Amino acid sequence: MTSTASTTAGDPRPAPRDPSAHPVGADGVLAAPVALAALDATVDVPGSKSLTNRYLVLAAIAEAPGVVRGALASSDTLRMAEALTALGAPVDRDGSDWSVTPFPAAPPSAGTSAAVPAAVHCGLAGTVMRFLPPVAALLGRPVRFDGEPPARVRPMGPVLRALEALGVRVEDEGRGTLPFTVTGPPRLRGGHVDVDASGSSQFVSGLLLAAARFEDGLELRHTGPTLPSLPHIEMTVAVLREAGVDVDASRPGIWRVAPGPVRGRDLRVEPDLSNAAPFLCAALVAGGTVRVPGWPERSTQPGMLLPELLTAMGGVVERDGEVLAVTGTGAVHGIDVDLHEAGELAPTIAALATLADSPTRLRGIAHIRGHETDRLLALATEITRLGGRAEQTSDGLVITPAPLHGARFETYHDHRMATAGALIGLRVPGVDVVDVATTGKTLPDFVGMWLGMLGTAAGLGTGAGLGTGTGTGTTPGAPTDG
Ligand SMILES: O=C(O)C1=C[C@@H](OP(=O)(O)O)[C@@H](O)[C@H](O)C1
Ligand SMILES: C=C(OP(=O)(O)O)C(=O)O
Repeated sequence: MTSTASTTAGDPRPAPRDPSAHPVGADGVLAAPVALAALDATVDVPGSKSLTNRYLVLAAIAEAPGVVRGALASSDTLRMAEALTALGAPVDRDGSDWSVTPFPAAPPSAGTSAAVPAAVHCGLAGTVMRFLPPVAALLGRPVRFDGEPPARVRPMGPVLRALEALGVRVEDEGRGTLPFTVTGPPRLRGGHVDVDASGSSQFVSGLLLAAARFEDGLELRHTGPTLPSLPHIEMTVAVLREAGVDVDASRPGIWRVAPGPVRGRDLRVEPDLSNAAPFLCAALVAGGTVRVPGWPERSTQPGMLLPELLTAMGGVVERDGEVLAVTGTGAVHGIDVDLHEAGELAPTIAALATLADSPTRLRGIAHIRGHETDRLLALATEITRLGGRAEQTSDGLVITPAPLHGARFETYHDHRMATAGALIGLRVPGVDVVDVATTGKTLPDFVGMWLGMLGTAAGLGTGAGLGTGTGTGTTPGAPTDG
């Protein structure tokens, strides 16, 4: 597939492509299919990354073996399962039911063979690098953490300094990033700790998740000027309570976790609503209807904001029992919104905004510069490369309508950049999404699901159908296991 070559020097547009070819070339580039007709699709979205990784942690520190049902199999969750297994809480995967044997009640004493250093590879997963150091601190042995090169610039300092304040030995040479080694004391007392979580809610979630196993529990106070992703902290509180842990969250910015047993017996994961976002947005871009079954009535996932956001941007959102349906006409409106509660949705909403008939302002998301990549910079750069107008602000983006053209869309190891590129490509012929496999971080079958959603409505902007979709408009949605 000649998906990346420019036609003339200085022309950012890719050369014409063979419309009968599979849209992912040997170079890993997705020639984003254009929607040639209105959609009529039902998309089964696999389990939530955030819930899968929280439940795995809770099951690992529980008093008895447990099962996480409906687990997402993606690189972020497989990293978590591998790490827990390496640390002494084996995770046994049987389809989407993952059985967890918890850590032994007593930590291995220094000098035994079990006291040799263990290693955790975090990949690029924020949940692994932020949730596991407090768990490792319970084990009384050195645990070395590292990750992929882009993970080494993601902020970790507040978690590491909080652990030090709790008596844990941390060797990070003061960098506040991966790699580092954490060695817990023989008895981790816990107590009170101050944390500036303006860089990531995961600093709070990680400490709270392990805190019931600290001898005195934990009182954590957030000290920073802003607090992103509060729904994700509420998710942490909710899963702890589901596991029988006593959590007081009655004072803003302060959480108290009582010491006590953790019950992780039978935990069920909801579909990942943030991963549903590009599919639901596709209905606005292409017109037609996209349905997502299993939409929870209540949830702490930030994707619960999607109905409101997509209505404001021109969609019609309806619920029929557990099915959420979004219908679009092809008209997309701009929006002015503070996304600090749902920064995870920003790349998708930004992509949708590039196709809108009025400007969009996304605010309150300075912290997403510390996500998989600097997402404000990445989005502004790639939208501009497509001919769009996107400006970074101190805490977000301003996107102004402009005619777009095809070009190479860089993804920077960021799954949500890849899905953002595919979304724009539904309307803009010739968008080449680089390294589409990066979607494997949370959605390994993204391309199959995307083609399934499009069915015979897909083409490369040439008027010819791709012929690679299922033609039924219904995606299998099953994650690849392994
Ligand atoms: O706790 C979690 O599962 C998450 C919290 C959020 O992190 P930030 O607070 O760093 O945005 C979110 O963006 C991330 O995708 C998942
Ligand atoms: C920010 C994200 O991931 P992580 O859990 O690695 O922070 C994300 O999935 O959008």
